[in-house]
Amino acid sequence: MDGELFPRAPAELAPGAVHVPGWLDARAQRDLLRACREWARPPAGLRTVHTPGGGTMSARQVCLGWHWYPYGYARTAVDGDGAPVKPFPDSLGELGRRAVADTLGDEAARTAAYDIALINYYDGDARMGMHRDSDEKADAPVVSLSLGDSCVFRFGDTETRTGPRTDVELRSGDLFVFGGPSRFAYHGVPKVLPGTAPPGLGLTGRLNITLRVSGL
Ligand SMILES: O=C(O)CCC(=O)C(=O)O
Ligand SMILES: [Fe+2]
Repeated sequence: MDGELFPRAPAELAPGAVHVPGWLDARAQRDLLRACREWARPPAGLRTVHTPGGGTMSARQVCLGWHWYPYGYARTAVDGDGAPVKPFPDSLGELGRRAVADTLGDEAARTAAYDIALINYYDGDARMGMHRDSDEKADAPVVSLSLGDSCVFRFGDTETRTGPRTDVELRSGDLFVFGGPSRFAYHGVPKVLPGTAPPGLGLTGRLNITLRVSGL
C-alpha cells in the first residue's frame, strides 16, 4: 500500500514460496476487480461449491480456462449451471509469467503456460481449510493475487495438514507465488479481516485469484 509507515518487504517463506506485498498498484487492482465482476456473471459464473463429503465451501468461486470441482477439472461447470467455462485470457497468462519472473526468475517463468484461473470470493466469515492444490497435472508455480479485505494466509509444509506453518497477512494487491519445492505445500485462509480493503477500491470482502498450469 502506498504511504505505509513501515513498508512491507518481499519475503521468502520457504524455498519457492515468495510473498510480494503491494505487487499490484491501485490501478491494476481496480482493473482486475472490474474483470472479476464480469467473470462472476452467469453463465458459468460465481457459484457455491459443495464437497463430496456433504460440506459447503464458504468461499464462492468462479473459474476460467478449466472448471475446478472437488476434485478435478472439467470444460463445463459440471457442479454449477453446466455451461462452458469462460476462456482463460492472455492478459492473465502474461500477468502470471511476470509474477513468476519477479519472484522465482526468468527461467521458471519461461515454461509456465498458465491456462487456469480460480477466483474465490470471501465474505467476512468465509475461510478456506488447509489443503494442497493437487488436481493439476503440472508442477508450474501457483500465482496468487489478492484484492479487497486482508486475510491471514497460512502456509505449511508439503507433508501434513497439521505440520509446521507460517501465517502471513495478505492485503489487497499482494502477490504470493508457490513453486518448486513448495508447489504442493499445504495452505489455507483461517481468517478474513473485514473492513480492511482499500477505501478507493470499492470491494466489500476479499477476492483471491490463483493462476495455475493444468497440464491437461
Ligand atoms: O484465498 C487464498 O488466498 C488461497 C486460495 C486457495 O488456496 C485456492 O484457491 O486453492
Ligand atoms: Fe489452494
